Amino acid sequence: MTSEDFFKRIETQYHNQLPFVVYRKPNENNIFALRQNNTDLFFTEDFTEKGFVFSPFDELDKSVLIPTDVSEAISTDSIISKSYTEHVEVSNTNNLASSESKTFHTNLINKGVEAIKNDALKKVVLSRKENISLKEANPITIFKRLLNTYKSAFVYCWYHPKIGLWLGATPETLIKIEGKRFSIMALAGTQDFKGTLNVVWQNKEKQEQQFVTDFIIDNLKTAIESYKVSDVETVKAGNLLHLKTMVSAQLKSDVSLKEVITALHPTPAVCGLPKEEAKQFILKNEGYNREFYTGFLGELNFETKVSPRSGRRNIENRAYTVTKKCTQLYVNLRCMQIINQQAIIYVGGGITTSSNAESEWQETVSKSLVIKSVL
Ligand SMILES: C=C(O[C@H]1C=CC=C(C(=O)O)[C@@H]1O)C(=O)O
Repeated sequence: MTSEDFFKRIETQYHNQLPFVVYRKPNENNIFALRQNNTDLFFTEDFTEKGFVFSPFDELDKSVLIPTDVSEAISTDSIISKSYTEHVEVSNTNNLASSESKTFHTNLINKGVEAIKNDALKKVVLSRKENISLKEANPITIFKRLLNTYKSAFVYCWYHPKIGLWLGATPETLIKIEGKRFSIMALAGTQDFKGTLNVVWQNKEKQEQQFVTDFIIDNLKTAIESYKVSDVETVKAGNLLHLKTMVSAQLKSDVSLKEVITALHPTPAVCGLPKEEAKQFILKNEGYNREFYTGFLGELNFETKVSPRSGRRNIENRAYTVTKKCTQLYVNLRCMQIINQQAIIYVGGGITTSSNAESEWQETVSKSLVIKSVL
């Protein structure tokens, strides 16, 4: 499908107030969309359903599904659009609120550090939201800018008339599962990108990232056959750098996707340690509802044709190509919600015993630029 036709269909869907999701996976060209043919609100019961899942931070809240069987699946392989370079004018009306917001956030961070020093927590991810007034708020135009700016992110625009409209460009994969093989990303630690990947990381960042890797292994130990952990790598995400490791493993045959998701979400990259205590600290102290920020989203139980990984490449062998269930979920970071003429940007950062409130505030300011730069 041409990109003009593709985006026309998305615009029509939005205009008709029907649910849809449009997205592009990291470092890929194809843009996919699901257009639901009614306004019903579907939820996942046990993650055996097929569709695009949109899950909140609080796992006690329900995960929304755009099911494939009531949706039209369309795709295109490029973004040719006249309008994506137009600039939406931003008038930041909350300069006053921003100093209040800084005071609230730095106090919150100090409270987090205190809880860690008192041994109530080991790590906690604390966040805030920021409102920006938009003069023009066409989400499809903003989505095209995100596509154009963040090639290595999972870029999406998700809409349901009964929930709202969310957009984002996240650098973090929660999990990829193909059959019983899976990989999980442990991403944490942040510094500004200043032209090179060759940077020095402080112990604070190394430790907060290590917490995430250790958590993944500890929580999945009983569910996996064996596992491999990659070396720690510095990766670029827009104007930022993060530390990343990949954990890959084979799931035991009797382990369900729901068990894996329950064991993982929310990871210490977005919540903290111990998980339940950190979550309660967040719910009690952040002073707002994260909703879908730091939740996860993506393709659930899609069917993918998989060729054997090794063996002779002959015609006989090709007959063995099998269809496997494939799930690819991303953590909902560097995201925003659009309500009327307002963009609500969500940003946070990992707090450990050595966190400094001023630099943690600055980190959220840098993270907010990922989204602000396309508004
Ligand atoms: C919680 C966020 O980022 C997480 C992912 C990468 C690095 C992070 C950090 O350095 O604190 C956070 O754990 C966010 O961007 O809002």
